[in-house]
Amino acid sequence: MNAKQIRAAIVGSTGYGGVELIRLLESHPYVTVTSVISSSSAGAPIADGYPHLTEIRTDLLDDVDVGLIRDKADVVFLATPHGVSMKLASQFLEAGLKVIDLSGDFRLKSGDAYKQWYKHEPADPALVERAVYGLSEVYGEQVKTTDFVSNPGCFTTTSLLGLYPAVKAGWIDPNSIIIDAKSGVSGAGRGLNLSSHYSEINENFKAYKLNRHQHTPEIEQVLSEAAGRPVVTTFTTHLVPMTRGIMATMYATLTEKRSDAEIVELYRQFYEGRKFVRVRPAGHWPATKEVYGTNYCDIGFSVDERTGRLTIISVTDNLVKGAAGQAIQNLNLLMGWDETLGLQFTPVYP
Ligand SMILES: NC(=O)C1=CN([C@@H]2O[C@H](COP(=O)(O)OP(=O)(O)OC[C@H]3O[C@@H](n4cnc5c(N)ncnc54)[C@H](OP(=O)(O)O)[C@@H]3O)[C@@H](O)[C@H]2O)C=CC1
Ligand SMILES: CC(=O)N[C@@H](CCC(=O)OP(=O)(O)O)C(=O)O
Repeated sequence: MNAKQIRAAIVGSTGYGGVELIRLLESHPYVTVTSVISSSSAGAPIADGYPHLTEIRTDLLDDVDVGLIRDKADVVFLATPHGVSMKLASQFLEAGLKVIDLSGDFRLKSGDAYKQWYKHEPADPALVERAVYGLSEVYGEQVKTTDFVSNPGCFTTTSLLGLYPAVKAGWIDPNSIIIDAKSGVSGAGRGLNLSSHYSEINENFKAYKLNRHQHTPEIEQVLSEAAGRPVVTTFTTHLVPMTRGIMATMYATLTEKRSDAEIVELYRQFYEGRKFVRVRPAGHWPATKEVYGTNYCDIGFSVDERTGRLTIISVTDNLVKGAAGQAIQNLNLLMGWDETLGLQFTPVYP
């Protein structure tokens, strides 16, 4: 066993985020998944619910038993719904494990904002304060120093990576930003509900949660930090009849006249050395299939000289850079490893 080898447990391993963690960690050189956990199917083989894992994972699902998991793992991923993660994180931290939470429970620093947008009592403020917000390309240095990461939302990651450099540089008016985002249906998780039912989504395209999406305050929190003043945005989400992928099409007013080439250069400099953000050349706009199954976020631009507005197109795979992939990238950072370990895939195409 390599000295760097660590053991990982996944709570919520029967969900889409959890099963994506399993897929990605299978090829991580330093991580072994030693416990896959379920609150509803403990004792059953995980391959019963996910036959694609036949002969890849023959182990049985463990119960959510902190004492057991403490003995089996060094790090725990919480791929659990909001409201659940806040109850589990403190127990695992107290047991001495590193915790990476994929839910929204620790992302918002304001408890009032959490209550307003999630319609749920917020987590313990001391724990919220302790959690480092894991937008890897922006807060990677803080992630390196923590044992508790709050992984960003999928729409949030896609939108912020596309907006952050221009807001930070003061090249766009942050209060003029409009984000028009579209997600594949796996973004809603594996649970059954009417809006992700095949007949409701196939050959259909619909907007949802207008002006009340829970990622709005998360986006505004980071953009306010980048701008150095309070920022509000218009953020609209849509469901697209595809399985994976998010595209955020974003519009903002330029504070000064800029060319496509200048914008590309600003972003290339900001993301220099960060392999998972691919800044496209002027006139080239990314599509979701070009990042499918990978941890890439691809970004393209168009300056409209007529209106003085900048259009930014940002795409990710919601289950990878939007969830499990970024969670592993954050594990790599907090362990002091190369952030790309276990995540170097070529997109599945076509
Ligand atoms: N899907 C996506 O693209 C993204 C999801 N996220 C976030 O990641 C988290 C997981 O999402 P996703 O995998 O899509 O959701 P799923 O609904 O697919 O899976 C969630 C899993 O949580 C487990 N769970 C539910 N209640 C409990 C409980 N009380 N204790 C322990 N486990 C519980 C369930 O497994 P079991 O019944 O077996 O315990 C379930 O399989 C959520 O917080 C989500 O918001 C974040 C970014 C993107
Ligand atoms: C398609 C779809 O339904 N997507 C989810 C986002 C999933 C996610 O990242 O949500 P959390 O902030 O709860 O982690 C939504 O719009 O609510």
